[in-house]
Amino acid sequence: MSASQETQSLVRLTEIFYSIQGEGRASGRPCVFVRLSRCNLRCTWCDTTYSFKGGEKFTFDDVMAEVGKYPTKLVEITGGEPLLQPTVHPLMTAFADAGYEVMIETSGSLDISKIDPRVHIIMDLKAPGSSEEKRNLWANLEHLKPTDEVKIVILDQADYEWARDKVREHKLEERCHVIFSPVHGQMDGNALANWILEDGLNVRLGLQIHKFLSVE
Ligand SMILES: C[S@@+](CC[C@H](N)C(=O)[O-])C[C@H]1O[C@@H](n2cnc3c(N)ncnc32)[C@H](O)[C@@H]1O
Ligand SMILES: Nc1nc2[nH]cc(C(=O)O)c2c(=O)[nH]1
Ligand code: SF4
Ligand SMILES: [Mg+2]
Repeated sequence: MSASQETQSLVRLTEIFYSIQGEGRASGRPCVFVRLSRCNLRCTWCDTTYSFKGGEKFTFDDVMAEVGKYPTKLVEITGGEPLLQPTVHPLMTAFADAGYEVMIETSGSLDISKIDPRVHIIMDLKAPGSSEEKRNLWANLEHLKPTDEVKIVILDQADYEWARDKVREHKLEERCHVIFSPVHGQMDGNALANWILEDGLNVRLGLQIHKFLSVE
């Protein structure tokens, strides 16, 4: 595909917004979010169900022009499930080529091996409380870089014990950063903190800080 054709490639988006990064190691940093539409999962606790339908198709030129309006070179591709759209790969490469620090939030249910190596991956592992545990693509673990992140959203103590056992079984903290994130409003962050301390897990407690602020 020629470069000019590529910039005419289309991607279906729900929204582009500028906010404080609320999740992962970049938490607290100004970031532009590019939220792609549609998802192949239906996590019980999903806070972005509005992305499952609708959305509009935009060219890469349009997307990059909109993102370029904001005073940051940190961009996160999220969704819905961004890896559902094959054009997300050249889009992420275009951002990296343009000097952006690129992050992707993905569910862990689709192959991450084709992602541009410059992109910082935040990959979920879905615990039983999500009802999507069976969709975890465990082969993805081989493709995580030390600077990438695995995030496990914790609904209850059963999810915590599942996550603890997976960390130990796959030595996840030796592969990349590991974040345990409580389901906002349903899992008490203090209880999760105490379980992590009691078990001495080398993981990071991640709160969705944007939900404690009045930002999107
Ligand atoms: C909306 S999803 C979009 C990207 C991708 N589909 C995924 O699941 O990673 C982005 C992240 O939001 C987090 N999330 C969604 N709903 C949440 C909730 N109710 N509580 C805590 N984290 C949540 C999950 O960690 C998820 O990885
Ligand atoms: N502020 C803010 N930070 C985020 N980090 C990941 C998000 C997501 O929905 O993927 C998100 C989000 O929706 N808002
Ligand atoms: S995979 Fe992500 S977008 Fe899809 S339902 Fe789960 S949390 Fe929501
Ligand atoms: Mg969100």
